[in-house]
Amino acid sequence: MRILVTGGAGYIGSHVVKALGEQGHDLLIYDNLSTGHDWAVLYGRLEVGELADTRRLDEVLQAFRPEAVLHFAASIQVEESVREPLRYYRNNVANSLNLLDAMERHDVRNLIYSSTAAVYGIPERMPVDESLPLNPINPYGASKVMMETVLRDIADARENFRYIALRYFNVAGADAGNRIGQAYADATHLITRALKTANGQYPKLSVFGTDYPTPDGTCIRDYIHVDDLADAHIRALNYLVETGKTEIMNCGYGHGFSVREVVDVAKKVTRIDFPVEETERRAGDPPELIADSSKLRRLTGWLPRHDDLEFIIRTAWDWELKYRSLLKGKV
Ligand SMILES: NC(=O)c1ccc[n+]([C@@H]2O[C@H](COP(=O)([O-])OP(=O)(O)OC[C@H]3O[C@@H](n4cnc5c(N)ncnc54)[C@H](O)[C@@H]3O)[C@@H](O)[C@H]2O)c1
Ligand SMILES: O=c1ccn([C@@H]2O[C@H](COP(=O)(O)OP(=O)(O)O[C@H]3O[C@H](CO)[C@@H](O)[C@H](O)[C@H]3O)[C@@H](O)[C@H]2O)c(=O)[nH]1
Repeated sequence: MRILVTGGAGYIGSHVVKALGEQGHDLLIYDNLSTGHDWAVLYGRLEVGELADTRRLDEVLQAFRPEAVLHFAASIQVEESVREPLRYYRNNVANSLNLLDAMERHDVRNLIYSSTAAVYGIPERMPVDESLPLNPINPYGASKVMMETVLRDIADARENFRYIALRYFNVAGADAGNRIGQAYADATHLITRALKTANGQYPKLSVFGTDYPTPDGTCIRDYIHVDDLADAHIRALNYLVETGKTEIMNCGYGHGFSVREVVDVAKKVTRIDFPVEETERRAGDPPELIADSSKLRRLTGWLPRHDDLEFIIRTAWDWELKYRSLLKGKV
């Protein structure tokens, strides 16, 4: 298939591009490189472009004529979205509308959309299935709910438009071949932040809140390896093209780890007893998020291959060491 991948030079997009490329698809990656990297695009052609640039989008869709779009490009940090809501609504909503407009003009009918567990806010039961109400507690989650609403309405209005929204839980780990991984000079995600602390980039790791209603008082998350998530995209795309059915599916393993448990495994994998301090809660954090992904499994046959926190953190650590050398110009 000819597939346009927005945000394909970023962390998750680059792993999905790798998986699609291995299957021989014809790929065009559209990315402004604001947080992505040209070297992370292992397959296909990279077009450095901005979603706000509607003329450029038109030219690209006209020339490439994609049969499907995978839309990863977004701003992704929960805490930043609380401080800068307008920037989040502009990039995640207004710029996504530009893409959908262009897709309509060029009759592109299939879309895989990157949604998030943040749409659920503080869910009323665990694990979280797709039928639970959407009550985002930060602008990032709200921007994704808005886009899910827009997609639903377009699919209702246009008979030949269909999409799958994948709601990712906490994505972590890196390519087992150690070619790509999460590549930000600064880190906000727990696992990457812990590994950069082990590596000496930060003096200590903060544990945000120890008074949550969880067994050890710290937040619990469902960490999914990025290559398993990439496989979920391949399967979702096949399902979409074969059945023509619009769906929304959670992506996670169905069990979680507390912040303290993640820190313990990070220390074990790195063999470094890095300093940890317990601090106040971080704004916008729900106590627990665990996916019920039985729909994804049932409809697409997806099965996790890397459901092992130690493996996830080991691949992230191998990548972190390589990325540090890359930053220092040693690779
Ligand atoms: N990382 C997670 O744990 C997680 C969890 C749930 C959902 N998601 C979603 O997955 C998607 C990918 O996230 P990621 O972790 O790979 O983030 P990322 O920042 O690594 O990737 C985003 C990519 O989009 C590009 N981009 C951003 N704005 C753009 C614009 N206006 N025009 C063109 N390109 C633009 C960036 O340069 C980058 O390459 C996002 O939609 C995010 O909301 C991520
Ligand atoms: O230095 C740190 C960083 C994080 N945490 C905690 O670790 C947990 C996980 O935090 P983080 O890795 O930042 O991920 P989330 O805030 O859970 O959000 C991620 O996972 C969501 C889906 O669950 C996605 O929507 C978001 O895009 C993605 O950033 C939270 O309880 C944080 O408070 C710390 O204690 N110290």
